Amino acid sequence: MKIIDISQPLDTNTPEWPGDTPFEFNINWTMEESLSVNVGKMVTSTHMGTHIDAPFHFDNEGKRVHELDLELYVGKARVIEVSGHERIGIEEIKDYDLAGIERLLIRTKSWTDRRQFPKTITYLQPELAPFLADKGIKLVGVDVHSVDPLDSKELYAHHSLHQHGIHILEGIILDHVAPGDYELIALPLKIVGGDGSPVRAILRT
Ligand SMILES: Nc1ccccc1C(=O)C[C@H](N)C(=O)O
Ligand SMILES: [Zn+2]
Ligand SMILES: [Zn+2]
Repeated sequence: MKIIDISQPLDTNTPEWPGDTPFEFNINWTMEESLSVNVGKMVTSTHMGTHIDAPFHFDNEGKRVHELDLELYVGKARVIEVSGHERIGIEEIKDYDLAGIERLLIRTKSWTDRRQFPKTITYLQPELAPFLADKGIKLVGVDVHSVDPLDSKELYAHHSLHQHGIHILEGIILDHVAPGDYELIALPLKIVGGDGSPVRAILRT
């Protein structure tokens, strides 16, 4: 069994969503000061790096992080590559075998310079949600900051996925992962009332 880390490192270079809180970490209480331990402090947006969206992120009535079903984030997942497209709809995905899987991770390869927030990304079309739900998919993960276009205010894909019972994992790194089947573990922190949470996402072979 091998563990493949598919998480972004969190440091001051991790690009935040434009206008959102940047990631900060420092040793706030040093060994010299406390005389026993180093104690860090971090400040972050909940949508930093590799993270999950709780439905409350885009729907005031939606579930918050502490209410999410953890089964979503642990279990068999299929990695597919769907690259070179401006957006992914049914046309782009219909030829993949998606039968019997609950978690689908899509490698779009559309975010290449990891030091910068991208200008554009490959996004999902809302029509994908009923199509994927029909196959039994409950979680979709993408290697970009959003399932919608970066300038979208309507967030059609977020809403459509939510309406079809599909949860969202964003900002995974799949460059080094061969398409295929794995076990995914990407658990959110138990942030009470949270709208999202960073996760340590891994795949096991
Ligand atoms: N942090 C933000 C600040 C302002 C506006 C959007 C975001 C987002 O995070 C949207 C993105 N689709 C996300 O879920 O991560
Ligand atoms: Zn998010
Ligand atoms: Zn999102």
